[in-house]
Amino acid sequence: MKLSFFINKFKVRSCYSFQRLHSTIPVSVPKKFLPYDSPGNLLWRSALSGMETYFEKQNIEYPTGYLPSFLERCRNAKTNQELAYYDLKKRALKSLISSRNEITSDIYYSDREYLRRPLHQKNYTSYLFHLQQMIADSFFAYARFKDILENTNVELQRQLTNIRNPGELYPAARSQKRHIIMHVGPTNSGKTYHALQRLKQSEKGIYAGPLRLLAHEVFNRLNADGIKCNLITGEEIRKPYLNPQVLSCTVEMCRTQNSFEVAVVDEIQMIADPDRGFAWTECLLGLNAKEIHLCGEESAVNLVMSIAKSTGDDFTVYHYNRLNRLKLGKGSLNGKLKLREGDCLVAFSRKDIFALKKKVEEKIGKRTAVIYGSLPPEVRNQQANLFNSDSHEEKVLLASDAIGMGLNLSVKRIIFHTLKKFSGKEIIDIPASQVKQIAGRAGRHQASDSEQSPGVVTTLYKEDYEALKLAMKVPTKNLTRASIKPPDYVFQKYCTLFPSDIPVRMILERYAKLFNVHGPYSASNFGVNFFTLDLLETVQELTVEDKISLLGIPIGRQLPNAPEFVRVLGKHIATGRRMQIYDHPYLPLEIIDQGIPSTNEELVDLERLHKKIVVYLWVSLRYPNIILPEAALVAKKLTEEMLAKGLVNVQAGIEK
Ligand SMILES: Nc1ncnc2c1ncn2[C@@H]1O[C@H](COP(=O)(O)OP(=O)(O)OP(=O)(O)O)[C@@H](O)[C@H]1O
Repeated sequence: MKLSFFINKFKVRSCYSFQRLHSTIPVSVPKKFLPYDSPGNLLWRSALSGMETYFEKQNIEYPTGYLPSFLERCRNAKTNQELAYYDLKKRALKSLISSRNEITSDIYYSDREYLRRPLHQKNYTSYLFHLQQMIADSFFAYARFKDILENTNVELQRQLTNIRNPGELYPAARSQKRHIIMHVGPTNSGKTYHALQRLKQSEKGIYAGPLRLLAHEVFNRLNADGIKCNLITGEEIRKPYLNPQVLSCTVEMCRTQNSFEVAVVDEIQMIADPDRGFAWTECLLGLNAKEIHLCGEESAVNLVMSIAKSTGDDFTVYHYNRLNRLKLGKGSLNGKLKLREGDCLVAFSRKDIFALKKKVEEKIGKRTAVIYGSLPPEVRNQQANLFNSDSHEEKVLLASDAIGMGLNLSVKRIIFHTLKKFSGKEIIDIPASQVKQIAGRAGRHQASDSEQSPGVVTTLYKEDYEALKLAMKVPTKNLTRASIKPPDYVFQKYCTLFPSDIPVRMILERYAKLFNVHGPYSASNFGVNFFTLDLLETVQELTVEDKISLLGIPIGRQLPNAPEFVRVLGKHIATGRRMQIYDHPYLPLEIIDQGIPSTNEELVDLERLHKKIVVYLWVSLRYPNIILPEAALVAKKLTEEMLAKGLVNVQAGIEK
């Protein structure tokens, strides 16, 4: 049976059949279900099961596999940020609000707070009817889209998703024989130092680092050394020079279109990372430079060598040893916080860092420096300078795994507060590779330090010491596959095969399913932020190209009002209506007026504001004539200054 015939048939009968369905639904909401099973969710589940029952009873030949997976997606949508649930439900609510049916406030209220009134049967069933109708409509759209995706231009789909030789995607880089030079070894072995020395001698060079922090650091260091250097990260461009000698950037912003004499790509072992690795692969395959210096772990040598062979490039590898030895402390600190100069206590949550900071400062009677992920690079650098300099009292550092890469810190001893962290879903053991990377920060080589004293690593508590010992002995596994995704222009071409009303997410899922690449590669997660992609799908006027260019927008669902924040940006892009940052309703700039934070809560609010400003600038970099950057750059600088001062306040324990 053709899907279109099925849809018409179902539609005609659905009004009649739904009357039968709702009689099987409970009409009062047993209190025991609250709060997590609030009436709104209960109704939703009833509507879904009612749909399932209907389709089963009618023995409808719907395209096999569509309905169960569709209902599963709906059923699993548990929060208002899972659009399949929230969007459907809001549309159902909107259709009811027009009938001013009092159930609307009940349900809306119950999902937001907790219902204090039982639902009335007549409201319950009419809402249920609407909800089932909505689910059915969405199912049909979903099934139609799947049908189109699977039966349109199948041959052309295969061509666009089958990458026989990824090297051919970068003809400019293939136009010359490049020289791939690897600098490999453990942390603190001088790899980056030597690569940068070569970069400084080049006429035209590029440095690509894994973090904004590293790109900033190289930008500042080269300019301080009199090398004209510009900066490009996902959020900002600093172009003090018209013809810079070097461009410092984050890996994702690496320019494969331009030609260079020398390129340096740091932390090359990230090439296997399922989320971000595609950016390193793009650099390795696509950088149009005579010399490409890759710094990182030994584990990447075989993989890079095989790729260099496939692209016909020369290959050289330099092995380095640690400049300062690293040794395991004789035992743990047995829980005692009597820390000394040069100690870095590593914790894996912001809450633990601040709790430990307070205890350590009480114990040693001095302020400590702090470095953690949600601090902007500028503030992390400022804290690192406090810790590194002799003229400040902050001689002990409290840090998260954010110190694993990049920052030059004169750490003598790394002390792990714990070897477990919350992954966002559950408590996991810190991977051995990350333990070793963080441990490797101890004993940072200082040219001025004649003794080159060894670095020490240990744990705060006895029960973690054995786990540390084991982690330090785990051999590093050789990488076998580089993470890869097609260049945006290939995916954009693929999207043009289909009608524009098909959600980009469905096209992306289809592409990823068909994607096939030959050689030592694995399909990446495409660096897609599905959370924001779902949000952008609801911005009607956004084109497919817009959605693709916004795929990697660096925002997570944990930021307050994240969905609304993204949607406002999407709407301005779609309509071309220009905005400055102060026009954005979900960006509380008034926090800046509240002055320097003096409590942890105020600091968190300012960090979140800074994060939103960074996301705003990330979008502005891509739509500079619509999402205007001027006011945002001022707000970013102000926020960073206030964060740096706020940290001192909070460090000094000045609470309001
Ligand atoms: N030959 C050298 N002369 C002076 N300083 C050096 C030399 N080699 C390394 N250093 C310094 O030692 C420290 C570590 O060097 P570098 O960052 O290059 O090591 P790495 O192996 O890249 O470390 P990581 O893996 O942590 O990035 C840096 O502060 C660097 O400036």
